[in-house]
Amino acid sequence: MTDSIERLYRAVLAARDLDPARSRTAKLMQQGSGKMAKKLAEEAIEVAIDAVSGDAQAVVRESADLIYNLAVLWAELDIRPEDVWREMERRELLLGIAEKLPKSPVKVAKAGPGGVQGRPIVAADNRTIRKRH
Ligand SMILES: N=c1c2ncn([C@@H]3O[C@H](COP(=O)(O)OP(=O)(O)OP(=O)(O)O)[C@@H](O)[C@H]3O)c2ncn1[C@@H]1O[C@H](COP(=O)(O)O)[C@@H](O)[C@H]1O
Repeated sequence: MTDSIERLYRAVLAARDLDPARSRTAKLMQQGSGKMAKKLAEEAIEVAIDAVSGDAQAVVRESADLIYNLAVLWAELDIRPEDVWREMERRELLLGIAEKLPKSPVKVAKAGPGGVQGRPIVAADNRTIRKRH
């Protein structure tokens, strides 16, 4: 999947300097980031509407449009696909660690050595990780 997105991204970069009369990408990019963001949002809404309608084939088609418009916006902002992959890997690692952390505070022995009361151990990082749905 990352290969096809990277190919698409390179095609977008190559198209942005073409004649806007011949290339829709060049035309879209000449219209500025506001227009690109609008196209991206429209495609996202179309994906959502088709999903609610249960039209899986339409979701596939609109997803391809959505990814194209995302690639256009990345190109405009000089974001490379690798930047996004790196962030995804960072989260994968972080959430992988989160899965190994206890879900609730771990109770230690009520009385430690010398009769000192133990306190629950709470994984500090656990608090900063939000669950995604
Ligand atoms: N992969 C895509 C691609 N996917 C989706 N789209 C755009 O998504 C829109 C989907 O078609 P619709 O008929 O739904 O469009 P629309 O929203 O009604 O029409 P517009 O508002 O865009 O005119 C098209 O207008 C395209 O602008 C794409 N446009 C270009 N590419 C690739 O981008 C590269 C550059 O292509 P050019 O833009 O033709 O130079 C090439 O590799 C193309 O294959």
